Amino acid sequence: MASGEEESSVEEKENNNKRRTKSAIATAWLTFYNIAMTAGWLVLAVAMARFYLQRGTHKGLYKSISRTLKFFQTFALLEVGHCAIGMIRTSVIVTGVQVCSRIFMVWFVTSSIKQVQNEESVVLFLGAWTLTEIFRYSYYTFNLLHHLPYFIKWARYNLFIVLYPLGVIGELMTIYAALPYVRKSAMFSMRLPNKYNVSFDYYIFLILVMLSYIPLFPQLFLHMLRQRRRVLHGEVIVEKDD
Ligand SMILES: CCCCCCCCCCCCC/C=C/C(=O)SCCNC(=O)CCNC(=O)[C@H](O)C(C)(C)COP(=O)(O)OP(=O)(O)OC[C@H]1O[C@@H](n2cnc3c(N)ncnc32)[C@H](O)[C@@H]1OP(=O)(O)O
Repeated sequence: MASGEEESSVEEKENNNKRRTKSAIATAWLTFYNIAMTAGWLVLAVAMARFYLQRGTHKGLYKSISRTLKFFQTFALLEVGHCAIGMIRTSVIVTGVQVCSRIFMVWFVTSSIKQVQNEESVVLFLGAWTLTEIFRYSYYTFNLLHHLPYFIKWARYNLFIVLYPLGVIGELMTIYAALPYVRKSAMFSMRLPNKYNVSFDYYIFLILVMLSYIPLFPQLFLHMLRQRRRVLHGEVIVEKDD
């Protein structure tokens, strides 16, 4: 074989080895990440169930689990990075909107406005999130380990049909319940005149966030329906690049 061909085949072998190493590292990281996230959301589920069984009320439940919830929901920001670097083949925008909406709810609504923490709507979205994430992350884990129980796949791509709307209702009701407190306290807001010559009204911002669910939520839900058809019915879905 000519030396030029030898060199190109050696280079090709080296590139293949690099790709295999990168893929092995990505698989190892994602397996660890998904196991950790499955465990985290299971811990949250058990903590919420125990709280309710011991106290017989949801009052104080959010406060009892907020630190764990903040940690694991904020850790999910990594998933935007997974998509952005190509480790995960899915929409960066859809993942970004999903994760940002959750982190916004946790940090800038429920944890920042103590008066809404005991609303039933908080239990509604927490329950929807927790059930969803337990099946989602365990689906990814078993998928990576190539031992995927059908029940996990079924749950991953069917429960969202009910849990997504329930979670959104819970989130919107919680934001709505927060509005009077935000208006009265003018929290996170800046009124003119000020040295920055900028005004910001968090009350109006929250109303805009609620309105943004109208165009954004259907996009996420339709994305999941496309994923469902692809995974459960083998449909070939061509996702537009973003
Ligand atoms: C500044 C203020 C901002 C406010 C913004 C407001 C916006 C409001 C609008 C939005 C409102 C949303 C509110 C949310 C409510 C809830 O969540 S309620 C609970 C129910 N929720 C759900 O069911 C959604 C849960 N979330 C998800 O499913 C994801 O986050 C998703 C991005 C929405 C969809 O996931 P996606 O990855 O796109 O689809 P999949 O089919 O699961 O995966 C595609 C492929 O990618 C692989 N993959 C993905 N992640 C991983 C991973 N961690 N590890 C390994 N592999 C992964 C997956 O295996 C698939 O691979 P292939 O099968 O080979 O294609």
